[in-house]
Amino acid sequence: MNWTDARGAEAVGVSAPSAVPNESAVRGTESGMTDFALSTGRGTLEASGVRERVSEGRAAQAAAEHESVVVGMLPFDPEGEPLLFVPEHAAWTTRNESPLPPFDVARPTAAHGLDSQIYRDAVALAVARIHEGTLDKVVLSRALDLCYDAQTIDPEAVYRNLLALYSTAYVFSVRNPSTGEYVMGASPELVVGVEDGRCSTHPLAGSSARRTADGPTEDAQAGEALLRSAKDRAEHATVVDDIAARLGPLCASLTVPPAPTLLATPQLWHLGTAMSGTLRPGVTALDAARAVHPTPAICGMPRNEALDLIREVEPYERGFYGGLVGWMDQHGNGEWALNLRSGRVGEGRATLCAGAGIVSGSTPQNEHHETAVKLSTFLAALGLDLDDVAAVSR
Ligand SMILES: C=C(O[C@@H]1C=C(C(=O)O)C=C[C@H]1O)C(=O)O
Repeated sequence: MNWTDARGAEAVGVSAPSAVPNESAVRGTESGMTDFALSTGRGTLEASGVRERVSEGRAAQAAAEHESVVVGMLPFDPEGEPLLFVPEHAAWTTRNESPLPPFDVARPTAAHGLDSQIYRDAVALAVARIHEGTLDKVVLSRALDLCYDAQTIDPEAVYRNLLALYSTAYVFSVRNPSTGEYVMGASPELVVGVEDGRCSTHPLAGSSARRTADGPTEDAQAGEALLRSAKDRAEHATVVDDIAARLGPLCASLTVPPAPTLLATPQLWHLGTAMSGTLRPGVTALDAARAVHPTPAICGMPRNEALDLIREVEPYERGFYGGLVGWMDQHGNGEWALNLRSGRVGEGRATLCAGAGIVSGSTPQNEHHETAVKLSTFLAALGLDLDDVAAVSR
């Protein structure tokens, strides 16, 4: 298994959709970065300028009127405000998968949140609530703040490192006009992909750290152990069942494999289930994404109880972390990936978030460790590992 499997097979190698104006140059912002970039199996979609900011309800119509795409992000919170727009310029380019040298990113001068007792306490509380029978699963996350000397962090270098390090992930960079920050990441998880009415989704849930440093046998054994873990299989089934129940009514047919398979990122093993189907006429990629988001892979089960617990115990706003990032064209084709393994990069600061699914068998220490491993995905693009962060932690 490798990370290439993170995408539905039908999404790989599909030529660039013709509905997008195929302009050779994408106008960058002052920093040289485009406002929106997303690399998928189809290539890299780069977009800049805002022709029209759109609501979710108007997205499909706006794409049709402008004969273009709608791009952007949905926040984690289903009641939060999306950032969706028809760009002035948009173009698909071939994804550059050739290895690039790492781009230098300045080192942080301080870090906050690498070790979080608040997180461990929240996990313990969640496990207690699960035992009380209030809910089955909740995904709890935490944030790591890195502080830099003013203006030394270069978002473009971080983005290029993400592309170089994670050549088959959903690598994204979106400028948030309200904050001026770039929301960036390398997500392994496709929430919805639509191509000519064919729909795919590849939820991940159930994780363990890779053991590549210990050798290929140890690493493979760690993956096999995850595949056999009753705790992780149950956690995973919760996600698949919920997505099937929510996506099913939008589909004429939906195939759900009976068991998950392993999916590897450079840092983690995951359980994943690649589901595919045919959408009912008129259902768009954004409709399908909205129907399933936030899935129990990022929220919990039942959804409302999990949302209440997240709002109660997480000491920060997730914002776009745990939300969706993607695009849709006038025909309803599109791809929406989960905003994970990501961070916000702004002047003098980078804030990374990571979460883990808490179920009956979870322990605070293990989930804290799992979130640290997940944080290391984005840290690598900053030229850092967990030890580097520990050295400047306050
Ligand atoms: C919440 C995150 O990851 C999610 C949670 C997973 C899990 O709990 O096993 C696995 C993949 C993602 O769906 C994250 O990376 O921040």
